[in-house]
Amino acid sequence: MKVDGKHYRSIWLGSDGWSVCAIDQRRLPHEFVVAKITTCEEAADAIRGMLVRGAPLIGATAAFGMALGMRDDRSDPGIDRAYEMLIATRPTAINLKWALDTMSTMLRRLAPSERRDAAYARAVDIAGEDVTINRGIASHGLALIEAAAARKKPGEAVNVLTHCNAGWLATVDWGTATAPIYLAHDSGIPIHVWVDETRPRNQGASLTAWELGHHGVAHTVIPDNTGGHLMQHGMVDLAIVGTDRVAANGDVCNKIGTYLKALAAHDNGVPFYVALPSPTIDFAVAEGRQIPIEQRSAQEVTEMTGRTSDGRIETVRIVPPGSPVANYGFDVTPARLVTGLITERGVLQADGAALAAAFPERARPTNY
Ligand SMILES: CSC[C@H]1O[C@H](OP(=O)(O)O)[C@H](O)[C@@H]1O
Repeated sequence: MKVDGKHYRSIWLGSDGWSVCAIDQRRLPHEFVVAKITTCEEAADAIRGMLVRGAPLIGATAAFGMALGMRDDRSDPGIDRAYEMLIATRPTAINLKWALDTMSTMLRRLAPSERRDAAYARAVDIAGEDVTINRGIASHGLALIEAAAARKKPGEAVNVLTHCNAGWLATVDWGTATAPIYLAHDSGIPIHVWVDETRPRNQGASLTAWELGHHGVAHTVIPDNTGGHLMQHGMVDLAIVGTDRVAANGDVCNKIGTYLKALAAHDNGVPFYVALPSPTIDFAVAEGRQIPIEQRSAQEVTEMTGRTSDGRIETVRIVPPGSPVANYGFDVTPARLVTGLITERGVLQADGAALAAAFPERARPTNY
């Protein structure tokens, strides 16, 4: 999307035709830095260290990581080494395994001499496909925002609550949860977004707010615990969040705190939608409780980084030394709390039969 009037994707092939460029999301919102990724190891580090994050972007980065790996070693063991290096980075977003399986299956069918160029071509396609899919999510999600707008007074903004960052920075472009928001904004529908700051990494405060601000979308950053109050007072027309993995039965795994928002939405009759591209559906997992939940470092909770009044970027400790910390990265929202799944093939009921009917080429009959 736009940054100071210039269009960017979150990741792209360098002008040298082989390195990979990505916006360093660890530096936002204070600094806009483009990182150059030149090896498979660097791609793995970028995913693990959240230079890039967000399920679809993790998948695209892994695809480019495999291509970088093929520059160094096009043998079968070279494919294995790149795969194992990348799959070990983060456990929850299924897009990582989807991209690596897609790449490695294709590469193993080719002669080693063909693998480098084919890997780059497929990685570029995966990135482009993500943009196309998210544009489809935008179109299907737009209808939901239009329906909400029809219930408002003329000129009154539709209030959407979102959690974490499922924006264009979490994908290659458009985002998933934000895709309908951007399309509604660009279509002239008055819209306002409640942005959950999303502790501890503050993807909402640092990334979603940054994105929306640069695209001119009205928004308000709120502490994570505010959403329930807003819903009780009729200040949220619908919630749209992203996801890192949807189980075959429609259970949704997403950033920690999503489940609590879904409970509040259910209790207050607020529609709760989850936007996702089909690679985020894991038909191999029957239900959400089987999805591995990443636990990240205590440091993400004990420290905060920000800009001082005189412009320096500083990190400070906010938890007493010696206090134990638990840092669960995700939680699972049961399908019964999900109003609908916004996919590139339409808005689906959150259940196994609807998912299997929409994506018959991927469904496994035993899992719904
Ligand atoms: C469009 S998927 C975005 C999804 O990924 C985020 O997690 P993380 O920032 O840790 O990669 C969060 O769960 C978002 O909803």
